[in-house]
Amino acid sequence: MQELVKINNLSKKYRKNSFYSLKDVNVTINDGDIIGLIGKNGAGKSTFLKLITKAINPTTGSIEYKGQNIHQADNVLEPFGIMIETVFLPYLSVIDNLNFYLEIHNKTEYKDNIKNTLNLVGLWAHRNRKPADFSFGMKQRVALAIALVTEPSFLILDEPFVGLDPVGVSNLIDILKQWASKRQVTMIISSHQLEELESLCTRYIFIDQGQLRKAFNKNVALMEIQTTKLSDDLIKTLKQYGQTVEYNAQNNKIVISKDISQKDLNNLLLILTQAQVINSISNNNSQLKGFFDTEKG
Ligand SMILES: Nc1ncnc2c1ncn2[C@@H]1O[C@H](COP(=O)(O)OP(=O)(O)OP(=O)(O)O)[C@@H](O)[C@H]1O
Repeated sequence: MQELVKINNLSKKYRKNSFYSLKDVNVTINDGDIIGLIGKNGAGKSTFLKLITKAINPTTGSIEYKGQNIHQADNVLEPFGIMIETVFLPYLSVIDNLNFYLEIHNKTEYKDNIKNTLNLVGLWAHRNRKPADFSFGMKQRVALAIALVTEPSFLILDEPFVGLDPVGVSNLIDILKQWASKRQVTMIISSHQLEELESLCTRYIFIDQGQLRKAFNKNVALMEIQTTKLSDDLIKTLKQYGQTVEYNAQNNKIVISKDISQKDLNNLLLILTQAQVINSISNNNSQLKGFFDTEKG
């Protein structure tokens, strides 16, 4: 996969703080990645997204988009669709907001997209109303329409599910899935709603106290095995299964990926059964929840 964004030793210390909100982050984002950005409150997620969208400058380090340092180049954000802070004007109608947005960004060639975009986010029927009178979820959808109207190939969404009811959340996921299925698009979505992220994302970036703790691909788990403490020999054996089998020594959990071959799966279960180390076997539905548990422990 082609490298799209390269983040090099990125750090940010806000002027009035004595601490770094982001410290020495190095990560690469590939074309087509749908990234879930996760981390506790205050971890640095919004800071990370604001740096990528040039809303703020790094203290040190750089962000390259297709090889260009975004903070040193002009017009580099052209292919970006951004939903970070409220960008619409509450007392202009929805349709006027979109027209206005396209005009001030010199992107009037996308005016023909307005109808389709508003249909996609379910706001076409409300196009002549003003967002000031909208519910929170409808306001979120106005912001999303603004992010999508220029058909961005790189979409950056900060907590898009916050404040939406379950129907709103599932509609938004459908919209994003539909969007991604129709075009080559890269997304970064920050959220605390792990289940929602898991239904969308192909990769995750976990930030903790301003540091990138882990960047990892979605590992579609087939099952999770709770074991007793494993011997070094058994741990060595597990390593032979490569990425399809992950063992966490902290909580004695083995996660088996869906990619494992039938032969390997049978072998592995036989070995574990003979060693009499299995406590329980379950379906592992949430890679992220398990990951947070591990981090706490
Ligand atoms: N403009 C600012 N000035 C000073 N400090 C800031 C500013 N913005 C964020 N911070 C601080 O930087 C740290 C990271 O904040 P950030 O908003 O990036 O976290 P977050 O992971 O997005 O949190 P949340 O999940 O609560 O939205 C926090 O300690 C926060 O107080």
